[in-house]
Amino acid sequence: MATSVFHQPLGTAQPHQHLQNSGFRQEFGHASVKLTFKGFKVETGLSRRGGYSSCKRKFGVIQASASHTSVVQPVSYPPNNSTDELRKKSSEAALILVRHGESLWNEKNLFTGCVDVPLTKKGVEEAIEAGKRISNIPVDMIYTSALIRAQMTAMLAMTQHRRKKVPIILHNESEQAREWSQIFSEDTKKQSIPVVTAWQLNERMYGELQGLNKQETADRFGKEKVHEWRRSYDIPPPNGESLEMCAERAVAYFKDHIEPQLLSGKNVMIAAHGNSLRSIIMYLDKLTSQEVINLELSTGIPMLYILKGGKFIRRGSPAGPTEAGVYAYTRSLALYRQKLDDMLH
Ligand SMILES: O=C(O)[C@@H](CO)OP(=O)(O)O
Repeated sequence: MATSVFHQPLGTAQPHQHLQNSGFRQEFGHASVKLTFKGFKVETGLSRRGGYSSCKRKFGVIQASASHTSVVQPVSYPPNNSTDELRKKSSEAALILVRHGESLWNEKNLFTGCVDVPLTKKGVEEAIEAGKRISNIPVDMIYTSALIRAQMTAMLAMTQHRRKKVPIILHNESEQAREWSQIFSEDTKKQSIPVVTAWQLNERMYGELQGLNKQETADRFGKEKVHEWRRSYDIPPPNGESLEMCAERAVAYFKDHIEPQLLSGKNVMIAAHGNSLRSIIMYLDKLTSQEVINLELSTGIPMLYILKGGKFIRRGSPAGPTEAGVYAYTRSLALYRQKLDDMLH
């Protein structure tokens, strides 16, 4: 049975079909290779100030309808199953979070928020480097914000992936967009990774600070005021979103759209922003509002989580494509890499 999340021809769609298929099984069929796992090593992609390390922390369900011609065929919660039941049944899945590479406004030290600014050359290189780091980790679905810097990062990262599937942006903004972007080959769909863009994953809206220089704003309003705007949990910048407000929409999107995919066994990459990702990490790591304000994410460093037994386990950042460490953690990741090696050699 096809397990693609891409559009199924009209009348053949089965919205919940891939609940039974893990991303790994989907990719390679049932594998039973036995591997020995050694210790692991990860680069500190994030740390908690006074917590994990002294490093500064540098990281409604799209409705599927059998009669609908949507390009995406996502997993949604089965009507009679609670999240808890799904969690119990869930297989293992990888979740990669990556903040976009350096943007032209990061470089100029300007408040960016929801202004749609592209990457710098350095940002492009960071995205490619991020891709090398995750090049052996399975990716079945990609979520990005609606902003180009996150989308560039996701696409550039995927140019490095060893599996060489093609990331394809889904266009669900209108019926025509859906119709006109359909793919009519099952084989081609299988060699593709759907990319869902969502404004809910956007950077927090910085209100009247957008476009202002961060240093000049601090000089004008005082360092403390600007720090409060930038790093408090519930104090919004003038006419903008606080981290709490950003978290409300980003985490709701994660729970409604992304978590069901992970619970169904799909491996997911999210390319987004400093503050939308801080919000999601707050949820995944169960950070308090005090803890999250000290969380800083660097540009272009991928962070890996494993969803296993219904729980998110933070793995840090894959230190590089040849690091044994990351793959030692779970059997499926090790098997996936082994299969890639077999396929490519
Ligand atoms: O300007 C922004 O949009 C963000 C991210 O670059 O800045 P801050 O570090 O204040 O969250």
